[in-house]
Amino acid sequence: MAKGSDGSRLANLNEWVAEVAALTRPDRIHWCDGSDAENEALVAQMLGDGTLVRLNEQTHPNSFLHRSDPDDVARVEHLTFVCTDDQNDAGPNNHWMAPDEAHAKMDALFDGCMAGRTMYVIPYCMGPIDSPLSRCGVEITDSPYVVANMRIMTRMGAPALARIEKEGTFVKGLHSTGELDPDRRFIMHFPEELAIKSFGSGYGGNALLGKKCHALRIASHQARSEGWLAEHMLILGIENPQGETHYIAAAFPSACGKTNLAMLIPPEGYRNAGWKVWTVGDDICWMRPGKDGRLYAINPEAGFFGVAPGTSKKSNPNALACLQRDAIFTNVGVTADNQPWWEGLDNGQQPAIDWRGEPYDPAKRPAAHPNSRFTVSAKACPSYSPEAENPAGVPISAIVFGGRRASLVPLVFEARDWTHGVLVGASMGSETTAAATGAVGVMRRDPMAMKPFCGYNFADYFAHWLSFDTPGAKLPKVFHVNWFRKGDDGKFLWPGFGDNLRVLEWMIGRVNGTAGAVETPIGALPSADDLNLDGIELGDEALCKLFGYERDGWSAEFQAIGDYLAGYGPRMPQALVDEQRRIAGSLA
Ligand SMILES: Nc1nc2c(ncn2[C@@H]2O[C@H](COP(=O)(O)OP(=O)(O)OP(=O)(O)O)[C@@H](O)[C@H]2O)c(=O)[nH]1
Ligand SMILES: O=C([O-])CC(=O)C(=O)O
Ligand SMILES: [Mn+2]
Repeated sequence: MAKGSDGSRLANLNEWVAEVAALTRPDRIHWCDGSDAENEALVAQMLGDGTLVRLNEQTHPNSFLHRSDPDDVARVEHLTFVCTDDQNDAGPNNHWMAPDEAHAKMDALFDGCMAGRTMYVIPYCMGPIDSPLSRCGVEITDSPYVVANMRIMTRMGAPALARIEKEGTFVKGLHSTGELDPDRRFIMHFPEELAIKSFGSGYGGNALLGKKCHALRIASHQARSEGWLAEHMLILGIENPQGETHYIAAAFPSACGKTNLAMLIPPEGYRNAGWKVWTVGDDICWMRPGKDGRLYAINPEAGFFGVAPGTSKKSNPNALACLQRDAIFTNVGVTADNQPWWEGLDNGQQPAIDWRGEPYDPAKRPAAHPNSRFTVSAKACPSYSPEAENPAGVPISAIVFGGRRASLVPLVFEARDWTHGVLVGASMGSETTAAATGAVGVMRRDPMAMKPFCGYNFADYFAHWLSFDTPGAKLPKVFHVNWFRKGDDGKFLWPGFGDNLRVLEWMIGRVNGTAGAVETPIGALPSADDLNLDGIELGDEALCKLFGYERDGWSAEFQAIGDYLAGYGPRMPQALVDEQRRIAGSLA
């Protein structure tokens, strides 16, 4: 039992824990305090039962590999539900179940599921512990792996419990790995009760409930009624040679480049001139208007749960620097001397054992699962911004939307105004990735990169976004980017990674009114001359496709966007419908 200083404010927490224990019948209950001693004991236990494997202590001190169940390697969108009283409140963008039915279904699964196991109670805070923008939760789980990850990803333990005692409210997250049976797996959200029930998976966004379940699905619902935004966005700071820092928030779908952009290292010419990029967050952003009318953002997380494949000294040196020690790797391969290995690591080593623990055979499967991940504290990142701990958050100068689009969509364009910006976000499309189970490479609409994460009807969500355009507001400029445009040979036309700073510099120039652009019906596009392209070679095809605008293709795209928005029926805000019609009309 958690003892509050006067015992009373924690009564609802103690009652809930007792209720859950009566249902799940664990052998033991452990209240997590977040201490090093607690973590060491858990790690020792997991090394003992094979949940963790110790990696090479010389090269990767205090780092571990976890191999998940082969059927439990990604988020499961088809098993993820939003359970609101009225189905229309969850919207066509979510799977829905009536709350009573969902509770009954889940409680039957949880009945006695922790017999023989320890039940861990994890109090956590999403965001700096002293920030008014932060929110607390408690996750109950029977997975020590979840505890170890939540310890890195959130502010977990005693300080969070103290804040919960002060506030009296928290999000209730109940999780059990169950038997890891994909047929008995559900991730249920009850936004009207600030509650989550997740059963049958131990993986990432399904099981670390502070992350997608709380900080996006429940928080987006809460944010709507409280006047803020909970988004699937990275936050970075760009410091120019004059020492001014602008903060940018960017929404890209899962495995589409948030971690990479958040940790960007400027190309050499920029570095020499004094440019620097600061990492505030790599996955989730909570934003609220400040007294001066600007949007202020915090990163609710304390660590990174990043995609391993493709991470190298060349593509993301900051991420690699984070992974030197104290990291948990999930589903990567290992070398003969027990160092972590994944496709694209490019460090001259070779894998010996694949992610399933079998001898590596490239004809059989890749060494690392395409959605293999690392968990590491944000404090380990050389570019981690001191402002990430600022309880007031950082002021946002630009919001960027982007996806994987092999064709049509140019490198970058700027929205005309806020309403157009909301349409740009609402009409985003991207090719699917390995971050969720299902087919990879299929183009789908993924508004604001929130398709899997918005805890309520997208039509209401777009209306909420539009509502920030008030008379006193000083809103960020809105842009759209596409790092993934391909040429006729199927190769990416834009070098990407560090060179993306060239595009960010143009955005800051637009914010300051110094950079040029060409107006088109889809927005303002830079000409190739408006971007600093010194030191990179782009052929004619690249210049044409990255900086051009294809009227016929966009005309067809806007018809498709119109059809998509119409699918939300009369709840769709008229201002957005009008904006779509205006642009479709000017393209006709
Ligand atoms: N071509 C190209 N690929 C990129 C670029 N940036 C990132 N990627 C690729 O995008 C994939 C993963 O991107 P991440 O940055 O880890 O993804 P994320 O958006 O943080 O994803 P989640 O953690 O799943 O939300 C890897 O395959 C990278 O190689 C880029 O600028 N150009
Ligand atoms: O939630 C996860 O498992 C990882 C993640 O960031 C995403 O899929 O967007
Ligand atoms: Mn994500």
